Amino acid sequence: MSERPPRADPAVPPQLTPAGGPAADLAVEPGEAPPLDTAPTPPGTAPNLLDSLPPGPIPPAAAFSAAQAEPCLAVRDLAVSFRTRGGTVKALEQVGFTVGRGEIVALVGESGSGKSVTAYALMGILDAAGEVTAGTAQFGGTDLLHAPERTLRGIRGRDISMIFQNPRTALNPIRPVGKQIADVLIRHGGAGRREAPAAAIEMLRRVRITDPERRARAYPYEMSGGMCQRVMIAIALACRPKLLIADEPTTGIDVTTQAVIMDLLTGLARESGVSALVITHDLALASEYCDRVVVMHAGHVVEDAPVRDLFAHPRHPYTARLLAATPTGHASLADLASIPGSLPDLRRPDLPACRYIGRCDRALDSCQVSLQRREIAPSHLVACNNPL
Ligand SMILES: Nc1ncnc2c1ncn2[C@@H]1O[C@H](COP(=O)(O)OP(=O)(O)OP(=O)(O)O)[C@@H](O)[C@H]1O
Repeated sequence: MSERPPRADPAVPPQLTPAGGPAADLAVEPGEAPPLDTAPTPPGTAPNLLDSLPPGPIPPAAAFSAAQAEPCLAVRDLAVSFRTRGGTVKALEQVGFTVGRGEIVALVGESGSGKSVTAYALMGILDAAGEVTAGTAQFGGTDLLHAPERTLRGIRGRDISMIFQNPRTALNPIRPVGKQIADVLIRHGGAGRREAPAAAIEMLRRVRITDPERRARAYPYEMSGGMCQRVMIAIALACRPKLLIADEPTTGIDVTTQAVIMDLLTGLARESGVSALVITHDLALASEYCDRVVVMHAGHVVEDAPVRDLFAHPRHPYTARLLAATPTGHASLADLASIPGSLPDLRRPDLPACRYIGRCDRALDSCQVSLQRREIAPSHLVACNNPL
């Protein structure tokens, strides 16, 4: 569903139609070294997933507890339903997690697990058919799920920025990229019309676009997907938001550029103390760039733990299978053929308490009627009646 363009909102960077047009790619010019793009790992040399974790001891749980004591975002018991002709889709149920200040959290799960719906609910840009039926999302004293649209409009783009997959469709195809960054600086950053163009060029420089003065005058169709995503990062970080939500930021971008985009995104976020929620299919990416991972399955959060704990000691059977199905640093959740069964039909009125029950070889009778959510180790949460 992430392909579905989010609802247009003047306060969110413009969501317009695909640029189309000639793919005259000026991003890398003849004779110009591809900026920052790293070489792909040769086949067969991909490291084990645990090897891709940063070296050093498992971060002390206390550090995460401290981050969560006064989090940037605290989501509790979020439930979202969609009305469809075939019935009500219970897309999310009892979803909860926090993003600590300065923390980078990955939201991972298979297609349809509810990652994008979670992000759209937080941003208040759900489809008209979607409805938040329960929950709270505390962000700096505001409950995002119950705030009036006017308040949300002030928060979006200024305090919370979002980066979507397919940057070409997220940028305005008929406006030079420098002006698009300047627009955001003027609208949300308090910049004056005179200084905004220079500030926009500076942002292009920060996302390491070469010759930023000239690139500022380029249209999205004149840039590669990777360049457009850098522009989106520049737009998203232009006003120094408190929280950045990135929905599959590297989808559709060639493998060599993906690492560059993630380096930039997380590097700039850390540099500026911006908290980030990174939605991804890619466990390797989560392990490499994030502090904590929240695993979703069929609209439930099944596990939530610091990266090293999760990868070293997965406690939910689904997480364990995901890790087993992702043996190398460069495989992703797209390679999930080995996980038996499929996601349950979320329209069923008699959904079991645990939505993983049909795929689980550790299921108990009790999983039909109740689901235990608990902190199984410090800062390590699991929703399972029979954890590993
Ligand atoms: N407009 C809609 N109408 C009905 N159901 C919807 C709608 N949007 C999302 N859903 C349902 O909500 C559930 C969660 O979808 P969501 O797109 O959040 O998953 P996802 O984890 O982001 O998947 P992907 O990785 O493919 O983007 C799915 O079962 C999906 O079918």
